[in-house]
Amino acid sequence: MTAHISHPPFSAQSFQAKNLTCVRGDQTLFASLSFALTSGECLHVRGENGVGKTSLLRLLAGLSQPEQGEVIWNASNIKSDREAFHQALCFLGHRDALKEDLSALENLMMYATLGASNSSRESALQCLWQFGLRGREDLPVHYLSAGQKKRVVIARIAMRGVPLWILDEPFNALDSQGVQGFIGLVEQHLSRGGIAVLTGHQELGITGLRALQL
Ligand SMILES: Nc1ncnc2c1ncn2[C@@H]1O[C@H](COP(=O)(O)OP(=O)(O)OP(=O)(O)O)[C@@H](O)[C@H]1O
Repeated sequence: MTAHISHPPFSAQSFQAKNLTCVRGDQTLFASLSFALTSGECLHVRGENGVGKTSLLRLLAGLSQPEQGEVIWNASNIKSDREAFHQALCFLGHRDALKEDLSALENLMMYATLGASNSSRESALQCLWQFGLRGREDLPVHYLSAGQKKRVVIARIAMRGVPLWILDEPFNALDSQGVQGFIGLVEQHLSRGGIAVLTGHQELGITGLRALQL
């Protein structure tokens, strides 16, 4: 599994968290959390189970609101132009959000249409093949293994070509070849001037990786 998806480079981008506070139930998970990322940078959010990694990523993606603080995409609060932010964002949560009755190829084409991307059937097939799914492209997704489903999700991320990736535990269910292929894809994204924030419990050999320990 190797990453050879080609998209043009991005213009300069920036992504910032300013003094974020997150409360869940009666617990303050984190307070005054800040970071700033620019094009080509990747933040690896780390910490024990239940410490608040998913909660942070959901705040960063605008899926929930912080008790205090703000999230800034290219100098604007993400609440000020939600549509522009969501067009720039690829969010991967714990659920893979694939349509189980559709094939891998149909899933990719459906998301390309929803994301207003003009990706062709051929480029969707290329993405699936590059992520090890040759021969599985027309099977309903519910027949695929957990790792194969994750590869469909990765192919979808690769196809979208947006500058900001927020990925919660993207390596789960992947075998070691799959992990290496995905790391290659993230590096390719960063080299084009993209930005990534991701969680994961393993060491990642990504060049220039920054760590945030919760
Ligand atoms: N809506 C909620 N109400 C109360 N507690 C919540 C709520 N949402 C999350 N929590 C709690 O907040 C804490 C942080 O959860 P979160 O999913 O962010 O952790 P995590 O660091 O991603 O964990 P893991 O490594 O296990 O995925 C947990 O103790 C969780 O039970």
